[in-house]
Amino acid sequence: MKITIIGGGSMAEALIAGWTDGVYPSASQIFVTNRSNDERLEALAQTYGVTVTRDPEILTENTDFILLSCKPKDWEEALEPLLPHLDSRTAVVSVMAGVTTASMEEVVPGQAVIRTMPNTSAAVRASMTSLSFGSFCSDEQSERAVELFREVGETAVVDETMMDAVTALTGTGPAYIYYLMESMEKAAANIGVPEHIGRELVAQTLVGASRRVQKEESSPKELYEQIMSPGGTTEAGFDVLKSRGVQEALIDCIAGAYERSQELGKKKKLSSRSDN
Ligand SMILES: NC(=O)C1=CN([C@@H]2O[C@H](COP(=O)(O)OP(=O)(O)OC[C@H]3O[C@@H](n4cnc5c(N)ncnc54)[C@H](OP(=O)(O)O)[C@@H]3O)[C@@H](O)[C@H]2O)C=CC1
Ligand SMILES: O=C(O)[C@@H]1CCC=N1
Repeated sequence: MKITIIGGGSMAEALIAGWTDGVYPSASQIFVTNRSNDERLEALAQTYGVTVTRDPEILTENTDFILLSCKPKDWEEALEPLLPHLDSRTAVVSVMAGVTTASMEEVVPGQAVIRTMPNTSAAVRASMTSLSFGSFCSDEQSERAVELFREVGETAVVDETMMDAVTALTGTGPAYIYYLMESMEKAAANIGVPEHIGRELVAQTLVGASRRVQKEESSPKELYEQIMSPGGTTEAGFDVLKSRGVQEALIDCIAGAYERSQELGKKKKLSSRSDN
């Protein structure tokens, strides 16, 4: 088994960290390349023991998966030098927002392609990764891809029509949670809790709340209503959340991310935005 990762940024590193923290795939099975940042490649090699190279022959030779972990606007350019060497048994796997299996199949006709959406919690082997498969992907390749991502968390095989939605919900999702945690830490500091203690308290509060939702049949609404006593502290806090429209804002936030994922799939080069 060999996996080649095109791109050595945040998402690639989270996957590498998660994989090399387990037993499969091992560091010796992971090859990484990027566009030009030599220091970054060297750091990945030093930290995780993966092989870093820009040699297309080494990157493609006997590779089971070529994982595209660059920005949606860069993947065609990134893949181009590898195309003459691409083995027909290699599956091209995207973690990119918006990029469809159909657009990948246009570039690598007849090749197995897989669209996935993991998140950076792969670093602690707690990603939620959704996968959908292109027309030329064999059952064996699909199963092996699911196994690969199961090494770094939970997986769901979804119809590709759901991919933009899961991108907005679970690919981007950890960022919303970190924003919420940052807000809670700031609030903690304002009411006299030292920063390092506040962080620990907030993190454990989120872990506990999340575990209850995963384990129980109750909905989040039922669970927060259990915490809310009439005239108590929770109600006082919720009065502010409701008056500021926080739930509506979060719903709109995910809708905005969903629309953006759809746009990324339609446009190859987004000349008006350099950050995606
Ligand atoms: N960050 C996240 O939480 C998540 C990201 N994703 C998806 O993952 C992908 C990567 O995101 P992220 O890691 O945040 O991005 P980063 O900007 O951190 O990393 C992008 C990487 O792509 C490399 N790259 C760009 N052009 C080329 C090229 N022509 N050839 C080879 N490598 C190239 C860059 O190399 P260099 O530095 O040398 O330019 C860099 O290593 C995106 O498509 C995103 O949609 C999906 C889920 C979550
Ligand atoms: O912000 C982005 O476009 C990527 C996709 C999912 C999470 N981060």
